[in-house]
Amino acid sequence: MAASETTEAEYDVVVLGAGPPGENLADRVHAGGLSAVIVESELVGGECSYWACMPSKALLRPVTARSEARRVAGLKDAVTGPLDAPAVLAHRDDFASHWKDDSQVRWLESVGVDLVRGVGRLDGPRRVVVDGGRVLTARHAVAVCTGSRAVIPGIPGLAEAKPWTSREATSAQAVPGRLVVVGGGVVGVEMATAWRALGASVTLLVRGEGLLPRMEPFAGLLVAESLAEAGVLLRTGTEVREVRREAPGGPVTVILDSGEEIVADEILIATGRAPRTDDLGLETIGLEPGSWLDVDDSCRVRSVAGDWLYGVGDVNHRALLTHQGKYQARIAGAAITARARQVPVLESDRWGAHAATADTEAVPQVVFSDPEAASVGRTAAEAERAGHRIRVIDHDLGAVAGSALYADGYRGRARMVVDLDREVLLGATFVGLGVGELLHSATVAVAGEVPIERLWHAVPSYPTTSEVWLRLLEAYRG
Ligand SMILES: Cc1cc2nc3c(=O)[nH]c(=O)nc-3n(C[C@H](O)[C@H](O)[C@H](O)COP(=O)(O)OP(=O)(O)OC[C@H]3O[C@@H](n4cnc5c(N)ncnc54)[C@H](O)[C@@H]3O)c2cc1C
Ligand SMILES: NC(=O)c1ccc[n+]([C@@H]2O[C@H](COP(=O)([O-])OP(=O)(O)OC[C@H]3O[C@@H](n4cnc5c(N)ncnc54)[C@H](O)[C@@H]3O)[C@@H](O)[C@H]2O)c1
Repeated sequence: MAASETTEAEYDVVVLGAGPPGENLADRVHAGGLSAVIVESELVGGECSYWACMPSKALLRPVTARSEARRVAGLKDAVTGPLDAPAVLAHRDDFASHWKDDSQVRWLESVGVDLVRGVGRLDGPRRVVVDGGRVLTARHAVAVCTGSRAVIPGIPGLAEAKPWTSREATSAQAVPGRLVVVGGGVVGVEMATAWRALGASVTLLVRGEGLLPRMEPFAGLLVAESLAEAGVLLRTGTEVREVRREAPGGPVTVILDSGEEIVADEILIATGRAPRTDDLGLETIGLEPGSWLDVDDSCRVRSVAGDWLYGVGDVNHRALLTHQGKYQARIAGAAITARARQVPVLESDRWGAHAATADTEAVPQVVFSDPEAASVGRTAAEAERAGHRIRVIDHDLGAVAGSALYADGYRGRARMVVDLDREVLLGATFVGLGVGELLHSATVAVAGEVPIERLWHAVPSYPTTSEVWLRLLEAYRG
C-alpha cells in the first residue's frame, strides 16, 4: 500500500532506502509488531537488483556454464561457438526485471510495509522530510539504508569522459569493441570476465601487483591466469594519469603514468565505493555529510544519543555485500524491536541475537569469475595481523576425484587457516569451477567455530569436490 498523501505521518520505524537491507529491516520490525515505512528515491530493490548482483551474475552465468561445458569430454565439441551476446543481454534484462520494481513493491505490500517514493532527508532527531514536503516522524527508530555509489577518482579528464561505472557495466545494451577496466577488485574482475566473453577487447589496469587483493594471494593469481587465457590484457603496477574523450560517444584515450596511451570505446571505473550520505541531512543531527556511518554491533549509530538512529547495509562500511546487509537488517530489526519493547538487556554478547558478529568473524564472498573465487573469514595474513597463532593448510583442488569428474584438467586450490590455540577454523578460501556452492560448508565451520576434532566426523560425499575437506583435515592431523 502506498503511504497516504497526508503531509505528516508517524510510524514506529522510518527506513531510508529500499535495497535488500532496507526491505529486510522493514519486514523484520513489522513482523515484530512495529509499523514501518520505507522511503525510496529510485527503485525498490536497490542497486543489487538492477545494477549490481542480479544483472552482473546474469551476465556471468553463461560465461561460467560455457567454460564448464567446454571441459567435459563428450560435451565440449557441442559448445565451440561464441556466446550469443544479444541473448545474454536479454537474459540479463530479465534478471534486472527490465528496471521496473512492480514485483518488489508487491512484496512490500504483502508484508505490510508502507512505501513513500522520493528523496528522504533527516531533519533533526527522528524526523525525515521527503522531497522537501512530506514529514515522517519515527516513534522508535530511523534506519539509514541508503547504500553506496561508485567512486570516480579525481583523474584529469575522467569525469568529462563520462566513464562507465558499475551501473553502465551491468546495464549496457551493446558490447563495446574495446573496453578499458580500471581497478582489480571484485567489480573489475567480474566485469572484465563478462565483457571479454561477450566479445569486447578488454584491458584491465591495476595499480597494485595483483587481482582481488582482499583474498588470499593465490585467488588473484589463478583468476589472472585464466583472464589472460581468455584474452584479457592485464597490466599491473599501473596508474592512470589522464583520460580524454574528444567527442561525446567517440573513442576515449587513457594515458598511463608511463606516458603510454590506450585507445578504447569505453572506460569502466571500478575503484571502490562511497557512501550515499552526502545529501541526507546528516548535518541536522551533528554528523558529517558524505561520511560512512559508524555503528556498533547492533548497527546503532555510535555518536548519536537516544538510541534512535541505525545504519544498515553498505552505508556502515562493515561489509559491502548484499547477504551481510540482509544479516545486519535481521540483527538491527531484532534490536530495534527489543528496544521498542523496553527489553531490559539486549543479547549483545558475541554471537548473541542482537550483535552482527559475523560481520567481523565470518563474512563469506563469492567472486563469480571463471574460475570462481570464494572465501570466508580471515586470510592467513589477516589472522596473523590479528595476533592469532595459525597453521595454513593448502590442497590442490584439481587432485580431488569429484573435481576431476566435474571438469577435465580442473585447476584450483583450497586453503584453510586454523587457529592453533582453539583448533577451529579462522578462514577458508577456494578457487575453482563451481566453488561458490562449496563455500557455505566453510561458513558453517567458521561461524559455528566447529572444533577440528568434530569436523573430522563431517564426512563429505564421494565423489564431490567437497572431499577437499577430507584432504585438508588429513593434512592438518597428519
Ligand atoms: C557490480 C556489483 C556487483 C555486486 N555483486 C554482488 C554480489 O554478487 N553479491 C553480493 O552480496 N553483493 C554484491 N554487490 C554489493 C551489493 O550490491 C551491495 O552490498 C548491496 O546492494 C547493498 O545494499 P544497500 O541497501 O546497502 O544499498 P543499495 O542496494 O545501494 O540500496 C540503497 C537504496 O537507497 C536508495 N536511496 C539512497 N539515498 C536515498 C534517499 N536519500 N532517500 C531515499 N532513498 C535513497 C537508493 O536509491 C537505493 O535503492 C555488488 C555490487 C556491485 C557494484
Ligand atoms: N560477487 C560479489 O560479491 C561482488 C561483486 C561486485 C562487487 N561487490 C562488492 O562491491 C564493492 C565494490 O567493489 P569494487 O571492485 O568497486 O571495490 P574494491 O574495493 O573491491 O576494489 C577496488 C580496487 O580498485 C583499486 N583502486 C582504487 N583507486 C584506484 C585508482 N585510482 N586507480 C586504480 N585502481 C584503484 C583498489 O586498490 C582496489 O583494489 C566490494 O566491496 C564488493 O564487496 C561484491
